[in-house]
Order: sequence, then C-alpha cells, then structure tokens
Amino acid sequence: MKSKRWAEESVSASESNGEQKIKITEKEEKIDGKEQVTFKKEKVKVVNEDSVNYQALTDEETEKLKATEEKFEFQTEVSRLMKLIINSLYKTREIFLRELISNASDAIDKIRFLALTDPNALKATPNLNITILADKENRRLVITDSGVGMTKKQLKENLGTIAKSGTSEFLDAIDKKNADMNLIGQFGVGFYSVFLVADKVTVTSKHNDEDKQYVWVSQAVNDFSISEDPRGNTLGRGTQIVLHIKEDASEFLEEKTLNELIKKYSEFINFPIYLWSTKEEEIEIDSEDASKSKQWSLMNDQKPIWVRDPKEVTDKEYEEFYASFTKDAGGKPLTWIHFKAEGEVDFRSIIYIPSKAPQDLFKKAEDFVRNIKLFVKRVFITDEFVDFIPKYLQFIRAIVDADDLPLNVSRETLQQHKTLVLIKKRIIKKILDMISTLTQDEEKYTTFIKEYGTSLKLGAIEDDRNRKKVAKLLRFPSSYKPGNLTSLDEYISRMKKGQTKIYVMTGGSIEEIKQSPFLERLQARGYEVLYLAEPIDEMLIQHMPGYDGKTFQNVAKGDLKFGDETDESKEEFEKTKLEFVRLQDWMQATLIEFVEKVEISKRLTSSPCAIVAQEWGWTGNMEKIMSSQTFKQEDDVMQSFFAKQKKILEINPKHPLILTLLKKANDEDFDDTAREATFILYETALIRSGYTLKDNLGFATRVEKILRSNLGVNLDAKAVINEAPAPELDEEAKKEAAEKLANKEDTDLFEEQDDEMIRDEL
Ligand SMILES: Nc1ncnc2c1ncn2[C@@H]1O[C@H](COP(=O)(O)OP(=O)(O)OP(=O)(O)O)[C@@H](O)[C@H]1O
Repeated sequence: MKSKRWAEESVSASESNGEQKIKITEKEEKIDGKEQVTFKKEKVKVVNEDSVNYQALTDEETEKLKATEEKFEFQTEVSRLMKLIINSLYKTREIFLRELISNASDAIDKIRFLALTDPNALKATPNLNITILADKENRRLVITDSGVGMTKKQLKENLGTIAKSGTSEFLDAIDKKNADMNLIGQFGVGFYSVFLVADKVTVTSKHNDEDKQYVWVSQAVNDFSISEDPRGNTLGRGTQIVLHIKEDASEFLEEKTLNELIKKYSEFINFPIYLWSTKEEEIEIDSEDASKSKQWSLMNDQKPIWVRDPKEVTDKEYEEFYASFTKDAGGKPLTWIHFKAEGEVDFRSIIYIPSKAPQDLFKKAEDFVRNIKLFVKRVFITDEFVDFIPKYLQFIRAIVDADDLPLNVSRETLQQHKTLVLIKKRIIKKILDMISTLTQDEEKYTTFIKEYGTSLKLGAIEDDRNRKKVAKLLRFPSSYKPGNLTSLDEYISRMKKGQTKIYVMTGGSIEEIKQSPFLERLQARGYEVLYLAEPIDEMLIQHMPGYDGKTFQNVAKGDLKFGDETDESKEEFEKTKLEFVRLQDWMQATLIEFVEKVEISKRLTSSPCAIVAQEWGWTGNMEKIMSSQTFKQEDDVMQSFFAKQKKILEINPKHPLILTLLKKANDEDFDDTAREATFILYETALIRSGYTLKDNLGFATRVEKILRSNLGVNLDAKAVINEAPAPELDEEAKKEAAEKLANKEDTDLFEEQDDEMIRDEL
C-alpha cells in the first residue's frame, strides 16, 4: 500500500525573496518486491498574490484603453524580423519562454542594482520574483516580473526598435539558414520570439520614474500601440507580458509543458520563479477527492552555481550554465575553471573557454565586450567592461562574484578600483594557468590553437608582463613533423650542436613556405624550421625577438649562420667569394637599380638564386601584408621607406646556371644573353622568394625572347594580322545616329544652362 506523509520546514529566505517553505514528501512503495522509502523535496512559496492582477481586461477596460491609445510603427528591421518569426516553421518555438525569463531576470537585476544606492527603489514591490500563469480559458499566458519596469518612452523604444549592431546580419543569417531562432537571444532581439507562439501580445509595465502604468499592444508585423492602463497602477513596479496563444501552440498553456520548460530555462536564474499550478493535497493518491485548487509553486533553486562547492557541481551543470549564460544554446565550452580566490582579494569565479571563437573576435563594433559578468555578493553589477581583460584573452566568458567592492561608485569608476585591478590580475593568471593545463590534452589543445592561436600570438606581442608565459603556450607548424604543431620548448630540445637560433620562415601559406628556396640548405642539413604562415607572425618575431635565450632567425633575412662553421669551412667560403668577385660585380652593375648587392649564398642548394631582405628590411611576405588592405595607409612614410628598400640577391655558387655566368664573366664575355639571363634570374628569384614583380611586362618580354631563341624563331618575326574590318553602318543608320548625337548635345547644353541657373539662384 502506498502512503504519503508531509513534513514542513521553514527556511530562512534570501534577502528579498520573501519567506519560503520546504515541502518534503515521503513515499513508501514497493520496488522489485522490496519496501523502499523515497523523499521528494520541493520548495513552495505563495507570492504576494494581491499585488498583481492576472485577470484579462474586461470589455469596458479595453474600450477605455482605446481612449488614450497612441499608434506607432515598428522600425523596418523589427517588421522584417517579425515577418520571419511569424512565417517560421521553427520546431523549437519554446525558446520564447527562455527569452522572456531571461529578460525578466535582467529587469530584476537592474532594480536590485539601483536598490544598492536608493533605499526606496524596491518600496513599491519588495518581492523580487517572476511568476508565470496559464489562463487556458482565455488562451493567455501571463508572465510577470517585479523588475525595473519600463517607462512609456522605454516601451516605445525597447519594444519597437532594435538598437544593437549586427541586427541586419542576423536577419540575413536567419533568412538564409532556414531560421535558426536559437540565435535570437545572442542578437538582442529575444523579446520578438513571443510571436512564434502568440498572435497578440500585451505588455503592461510600471517604472518607478513614472506615476502611470502603460500598456503596449501589438498584433505583430507593422505597428503597435501604447495606452495608459485604465486599471491604474496594478503592478506597483515591474512588467507583465500577456501572450495570446496561437491556435496551434496550445501546448504552451498546459501545466505539464510549462512545468518542464520553466525548470529547464530557470535553473540558473537567480530569482524565484513561480508557476501557478495544481496543488497536491495531503490525501491518499488514489483518493476520489483530489482537489483542483491551485498554488504558486517554486520552479528553481536560486543558489548560483558559482557559490556551490565545485566538487558538487557536475560537468553537465557547468555546460548547461554556460549555455544559459552565454545565450549560446548549442555551444559548448572547451574547458572551464571554477575557483574561489582568497587573500588580497576575495571572489568566486567560473571562467569558460568556448569551443569556438566568436567570428567577430577582433572587430567588435562596441568598445567593450560583454564577456564577463560582475556580481558583488550575488548582485549583478555590470557586464560592460572596457579593457578589463586584455584584448588577446577576450574570448573567455566568465562570472566574477566579489565580496568587497564599493557599491556606491559609478560603474565607470568601479573599474579603476584597486580591488578590481587585483581581481583582473588574478583572472589573467588563472586563464593562462587554465590554458597551460589544457596543453596536456592534445586533442583539446589542437582545437584551442586552431581557434585562439592568433589570440595567443597577439598576447606574446602585447602583454609584456606575461610574454614568457604566453610564449610557452604558442604552437607552430614545423619541418620536424609535417602536419604536427610544436612548442618552442620542443624545438629547442631538438636543436643541433652549436645552433643558437630558432630558424623560422614566414610566408603566405605553409605550402608556399615549404617550397621556398630559403629552406633548401637548412633542410638538406637537417635543421628544423618553424613555418610562420599567419600575417601576425611577422609582428610576433619582431616583438618577441627570442625565447629562452635563443633568438629567432628569419631564414629569408640577413646573414645566415649555422653555428657549426669551422675555420676550414670559413676559409673555403672566403675562397669561393674571391672566385666569384667578377661575376658579382657584373651582376651588381646590371641590376644596380634593383638590388643593394649580390652575395654568395649559404642557404641555397638547388635554386640558382634568392632575394633576401636585410636584417631590418621587409621579407616578401611582410611586403604583401603591408600592401594588403588591412594595413595600407596611403601616406605612411615608414611604409614607403621599407617598401623601397633594395634587397640582396644571393647566388648559389654551385648552381650550373651561375657557374656558366661565372665563366662568361671571367672570360669577359658578359654579352646581351648573359645580361638578359641575369634579369630573368633576378625576377624569378623575386617570385620564388615571395615578392611581387614590379615590371611584369619586361619580364614577359624577356621570357618570350628566350622561347623564341629556344624554338629557333626569328626575334623580329611578327604575327600575321589578317583581320576583316568591322562593317560600316548603312547610310540611313548613319544619318539617324548623327541626329541622335546632335539632340544629345542639345540636351547636354540645356542641362548645363539649368545648372548655371541653379547656381545663379543660389
Ligand atoms: N521584462 C522586462 N522588463 C523590463 N524591460 C524589458 C523587459 N523585457 C524586455 N525589456 C526591455 O526591452 C529590451 C529588448 O528586449 P529583447 O529581448 O528584444 O533584447 P535584449 O533583452 O536587449 O537582448 P537579449 O534578447 O539578448 O536579452 C531589453 O533590452 C529591455 O530594455
């Protein structure tokens, strides 16, 4: 036999939530033939029912509403959005509830923040909560909050226009992607999702700054109206949203559906949410007299997740909290850290790294990113920080709940506060530690680098204080194991005897780098080279000259030394140099306009020559980056200075082409063919070394000349031109065209005269 007993226990209520009770249901039942006792714990609290009017407007009230009614048109984007929403076949329409609960919670956050400095702010309605009631009879779903409310002006602006940047992009995106409404909350247009389930929406709101309560009504798409509330001030303070549920959305009036949805969406809301639901009575379950009376049932446990002991929070809870707080419904965090900082400064925090970097990571329109939510003793303060976290770490999402921040200062001055500065330092340290821990998980770290590798490089450039730490976290593709990434520590551990430099090669892509002539000798000798194929890499090696005492050597630049040169090899090199003096002089004289000097190469094995930038000059890759749109500045003096710097032409003393030229030079036989060959060698070296050709036409002419001589075609032979002339117009058409032209001249004349007249008038 099943029995049911009650035990009731009072609990101390959190500040303004009012009194709560915990209801424990003890159930004895037979499971698999064994007697077992199970407990069900539920919190119940009857909200201040009198303060809120949940009734539908009477006909008389509706009439009165019309008397003060003002009509407004929606902003074009809003109408466009509504059309999309109304016609959407979106399956998960339930998200409207998530958006409304989130808006209500934001509104309560706002009034609670105001109440920190204004003791009267909460007076009109002290209980801070959200209530949800389904009125099946009238097909109404009523959502009420005792938040900050909206003035008449705010009703008009907040629920009639979309101020946020990116709205048009969002509209385009959902238009194309078959309406992924899940994104709606991220774009700051969540409210309008009510039209997924409702054909008419009424928003009643009362703000402390105004005596009157206003009613906003819309049947969607083009316009809305605002009237004074004929019922007077029924809310005290806050907002009541009434959804007139569409015929095909009746499930949102069902208690069971609502119960499930609210539980799902209110788990991480820090205010009590109540659902008007059927009351369980203290009677036998199977009893005939099951009462149908209703009560407000509390749907959520409002203890914030960050206040809980990390040991008791499951991964699933962390992931769900992430989704709710980032409004990234499908998104998952790559990793997170939950900690309590004590000592100099006390705070709790959860920091997440999203598994995907936001698309607009480095180009936010606003000058702040809402990636950190600051609470002080559970009270939400702000998420509008300017430069709180350095730019390179802005991809994180975090909650920070501090114990001791002054609350009577403005949000702007708060940011400079000593405690917040200390918090900031701790957070940066934690993030870097967190990334460092992530390096141990190869798969996750590869994802991390793919998403945030560029951010880390930016960090190594900008964060002087943490450069060493950040540099440790960097990963690069390298010649050691193609397809794999390597850290600088790993590179150093593989360095050859006598090697003092970290060899790197920059370029537009890994493929381009791999084929570069600069790598030939290094690779032939087994030296490892890091492939730097990102535009930011050039800046990185300029700002971070080395790591762990080893400097970077861009193999496309300056003098290349291996560190294993013996006296003999040096002597031999000097000897080679002497042998090539004549050719060097010849080539230099030929290319005087283009190259600084011609030198014997230490880096080439199979290519005849390469163009090398001077130590402080620009590589071909850098030139491309600087002339690309992102960096282009028309009158940048430095830029044109570097761009005009002459380069060094290195020649390979072992290459047959060079040896042939050498012979010609030594024989004083440096004729036209040798001169042409020198030009072409220089130009092909430019291309192979990643620079752009300046004289395309000259290059093409020279190549054609070689083709002619290879194929035995006379240099002066011309293509036979045998084209039939285009047919002339016949006489009549000619006349017509001439007339048309004359008329056109006339009208042009008139237009000129008109212009003159307008000028005179002005
Ligand atoms: N319950 C409410 N109480 C007070 N103001 C509200 C309420 N609901 C909406 N608003 C106001 O209307 C604005 C527009 O709401 P909407 O949901 O469309 O966007 P949002 O809340 O700014 O962004 P998001 O959807 O990302 O939360 C809000 O910013 C807020 O100012």
